[in-house]
Amino acid sequence: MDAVTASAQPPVRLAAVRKTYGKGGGAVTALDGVTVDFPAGTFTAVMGPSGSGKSTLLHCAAGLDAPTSGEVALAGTPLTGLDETRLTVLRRDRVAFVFQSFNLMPALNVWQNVTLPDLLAGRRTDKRWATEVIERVGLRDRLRHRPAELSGGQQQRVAIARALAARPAVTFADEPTGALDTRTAAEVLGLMRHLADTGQTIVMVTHDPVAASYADNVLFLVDGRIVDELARPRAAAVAERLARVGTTVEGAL
Ligand SMILES: Nc1ncnc2c1ncn2[C@@H]1O[C@H](COP(=O)(O)OP(=O)(O)OP(=O)(O)O)[C@@H](O)[C@H]1O
Repeated sequence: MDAVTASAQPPVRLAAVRKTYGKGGGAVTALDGVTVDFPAGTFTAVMGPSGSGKSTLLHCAAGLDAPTSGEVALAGTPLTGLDETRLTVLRRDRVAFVFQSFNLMPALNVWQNVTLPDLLAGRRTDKRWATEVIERVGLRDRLRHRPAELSGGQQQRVAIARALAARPAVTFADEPTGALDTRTAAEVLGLMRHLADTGQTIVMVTHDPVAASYADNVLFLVDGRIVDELARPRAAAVAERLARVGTTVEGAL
């Protein structure tokens, strides 16, 4: 596919994606036919009750997990049938992921963890931008610390800085602000909002209506299906819609 055709495609497209874990009577359907595009320069929040398939959606969309059926395409390239090497290169060049479990390298300090994706991809680090991102997540005085010397919230911030410093086309973030205090969470969400405004695509799972209010659009997932959407969300409207789709904000926490 040539560059013009590829750029006309959304950065992420899911078509009729189903994901089933296990077989027979014990099988669990985590995603039940999800079709959605995540266009360039948009920030989407994914919400829903515990077990509704939010993390599975992110993992399938990022090519970290293969759907049982249906299709995922990144920048117009269908992931089905790609060999592991091409899939790894596509993910490395286009996608960043903020996991709930941080996935930091224990032997590396903050600066080394944040710039590791550039090293792995053979890219030159934009040191000014990496420094700004680290500063905005409040870790400027922790550059030489290793993960074991940081609190859980600080480790989460390193994982966020690592994802954002590489300026990937798409960032997937699973509860990125769950372990953060209100002020740092607002800083991180503001940074993600800024990145979407400059053309990046952000997809974030959250239980927090305030966090979701930074997004352009909220998708509500129940039992593996998108049951509702809310554009230009305000926190109160998100909370009200969450309650309507079969959960309460408290119940989702
Ligand atoms: N590896 C797995 N093996 C078996 N079942 C799984 C696996 N991963 C997820 N599931 C099941 O798939 C369903 C969706 O899980 P998922 O983690 O996507 O939900 P979630 O909405 O992200 O939940 P939470 O908000 O609690 O993190 C759940 O019923 C879960 O038990």
